[in-house]
Amino acid sequence: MTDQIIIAVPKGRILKEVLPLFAAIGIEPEAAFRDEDSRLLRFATNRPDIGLIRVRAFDVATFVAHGAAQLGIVGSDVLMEFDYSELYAPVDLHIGHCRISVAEPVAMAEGDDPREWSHVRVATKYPNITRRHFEARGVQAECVKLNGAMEIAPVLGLSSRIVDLVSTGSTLKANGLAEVETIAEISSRLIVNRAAFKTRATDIGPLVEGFRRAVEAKGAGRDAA
Ligand SMILES: Nc1ncnc2c1ncn2[C@@H]1O[C@H](COP(=O)(O)OP(=O)(O)OP(=O)(O)O)[C@@H](O)[C@H]1O
Ligand SMILES: O=P(O)(O)OC[C@H]1O[C@H](OP(=O)(O)OP(=O)(O)O)[C@H](O)[C@@H]1O
Repeated sequence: MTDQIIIAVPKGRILKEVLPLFAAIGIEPEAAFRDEDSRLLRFATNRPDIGLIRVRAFDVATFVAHGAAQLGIVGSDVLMEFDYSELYAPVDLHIGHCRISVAEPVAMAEGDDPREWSHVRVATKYPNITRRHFEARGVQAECVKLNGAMEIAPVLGLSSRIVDLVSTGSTLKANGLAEVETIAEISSRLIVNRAAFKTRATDIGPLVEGFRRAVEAKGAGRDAA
């Protein structure tokens, strides 16, 4: 069906948190969607008018920005990194909570004052966020782009510092690193292609409202507990 509404969802850790939201708005994905080993990329749901695709986190934003998917679920880290003007992010889903931070080896962090830095070399998946963060206070950031496992860069001399996502802090700790600055708090957002939101308002509007209500109901349940 060509006029299906496609929702792009990142594979990996966010997926598990997304399923209860889908259930709350009456979207039931086919069984393979929950199976991390499935090689399928596009999935049917109980609603013939809605299909899902499971892609890499950064690619969710690309599919939706280009209109290949009409809606998506993505971390605010991805939105901050790319700043796509074609994307509208109407709902904070309050899932995927973490922060994006600057970290360095524990020994270096002792007595280090980030306000005194004038130049930094940083390994990161987020060069735009990193440059913007440091430029705002006149620090020149030289970025080495990695796609994962940033935490190994300092000990091997690739860079003295990293900018990465932190949640429990256990990955930093396991690799002898300490957080020295928080750049931003992160959570996942519902994103919509702006053009599709206008041209297919009657299909997309109720879905956006559904997600909004599901998040509010979840928040109310948490408050009551
Ligand atoms: N430790 C974490 N705690 C909570 N949320 C996180 C954490 N790490 C990442 N996230 C959120 O999940 C999204 C996807 O995470 P991540 O990039 O680590 O997944 P991935 O499966 O390794 O992605 P890819 O394979 O596409 O690089 C991030 O954009 C972020 O919003
Ligand atoms: O503070 P923590 O709770 O340890 O979480 C932080 C880790 O989580 C993310 O990686 P992820 O586990 O998604 O794997 P990745 O390296 O493949 O992105 C992030 O890139 C950190 O490495």
